[in-house]
Amino acid sequence: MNNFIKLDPIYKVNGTVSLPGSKSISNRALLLAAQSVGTTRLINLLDSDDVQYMLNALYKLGIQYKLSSDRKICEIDGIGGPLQFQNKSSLHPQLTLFLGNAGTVVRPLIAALSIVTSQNIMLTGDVRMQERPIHHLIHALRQGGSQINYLKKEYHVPVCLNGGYRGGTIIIQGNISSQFLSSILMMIPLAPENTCIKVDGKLVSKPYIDLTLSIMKIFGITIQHQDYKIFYCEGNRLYVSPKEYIIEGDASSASYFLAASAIKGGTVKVLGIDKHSKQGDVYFSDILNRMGAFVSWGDNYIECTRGTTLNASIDIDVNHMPDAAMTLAIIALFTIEKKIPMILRNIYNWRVKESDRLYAMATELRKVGAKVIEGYDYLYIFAPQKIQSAYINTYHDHRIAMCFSLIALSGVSVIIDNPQCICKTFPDFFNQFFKISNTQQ
Ligand SMILES: O=C(O)C1=C[C@@H](OP(=O)(O)O)[C@@H](O)[C@H](O)C1
Ligand SMILES: C=C(OP(=O)(O)O)C(=O)O
Repeated sequence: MNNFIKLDPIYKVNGTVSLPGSKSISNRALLLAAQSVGTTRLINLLDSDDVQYMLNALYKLGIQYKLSSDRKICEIDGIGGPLQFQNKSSLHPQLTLFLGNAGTVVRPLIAALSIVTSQNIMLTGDVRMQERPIHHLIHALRQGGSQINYLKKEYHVPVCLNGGYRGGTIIIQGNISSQFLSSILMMIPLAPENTCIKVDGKLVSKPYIDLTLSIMKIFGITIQHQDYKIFYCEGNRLYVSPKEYIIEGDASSASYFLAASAIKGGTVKVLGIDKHSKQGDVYFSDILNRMGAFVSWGDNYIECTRGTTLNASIDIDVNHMPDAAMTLAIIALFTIEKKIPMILRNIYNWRVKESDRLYAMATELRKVGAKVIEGYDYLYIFAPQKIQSAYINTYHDHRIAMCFSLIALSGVSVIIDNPQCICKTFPDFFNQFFKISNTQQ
């Protein structure tokens, strides 16, 4: 059976999209609510694979929650302390947590389950997750006393967790994934002793650290830091439920719709994020503005309309928005300036996400006619005179499927392989995309 979706040429876009809840916020909020004192009602929870992995894991760890029939409201009873699993035998892992390819579940749960001893939990993921890095996280946790063993391949999941984290001064590398630091930050208030984290080297994807700190604050814990280099937190504290918490729309998911209007004309409004959003990817719309699109903000929405021209030949460091930056790579194809490339810099960590995104994006962009130079941590993208129809391989990567759907705005059709991969973060993506698309000439 064929497993692809064909998108016909789209001649106009127009309309309003209600964004699904943010993946990054949903998984952080679930984890903190589960460990809080009190019950939390989470509103606008994302219903997608990555969040389901967190929910399944919490269930297996004995956390009680109720989901509404549309799965967007979750009432979760906190246990008022660190997650734990009561083990009967220390000989074999008693609990196995399979967490797919969800970075925002695997990394935070490794840290969260590193406090309480004698647990013997095996934590693992799918084939790709078994290739994605975790060693900086494990190395830092071990400095604080965690007992963690690699079960298959050094530096990767599966791992066996036996608790043991106490606190102290720990050093963590920041240059591969901010999720390592976020995971430790969320865990340390519940550790028995105080922790001082020193970040070694450059810290990537910084806005996600701000996101972590702001959600921790909503659950009652404030952490001080010195310019993201040193973080200090007292141990033996408690998260306190805010009772109710409304999860913002997903700013990375918004990028596909805002880009569609910047490319094609018509006006698209995304509901669920605005200027006050906590997610770094909201600044994607500032870049659209810089390229010539008209962007306006209001209470709980961003709206975008194409300007007279779209000049996407920009040279930009996008380390602070690794996910939305993939959408920029597609916008590059639609620039009026064909001789000057779009240059996306400082994106080495694209290589260690759902796919090797530097390789995958370069390969698929070439299929539609672009000339692409793939560097170690950058891409040069020269727009083709005319975009070509192509069969796009998606490498099990939801963002490749979603951003290459925008090719249909060029007046040619596009075929997207394995379209179900969007379920990682946005199962309703194609329906929402068709809703704003007009295929009548
Ligand atoms: O903390 C988070 O919620 C995320 C951080 C980013 O990863 P890196 O920090 O690995 O770049 C981002 O790409 C991912 O989708 C979500
Ligand atoms: C990098 C991503 O996911 P993960 O949370 O698995 O790292 C992503 O959603 O683009």
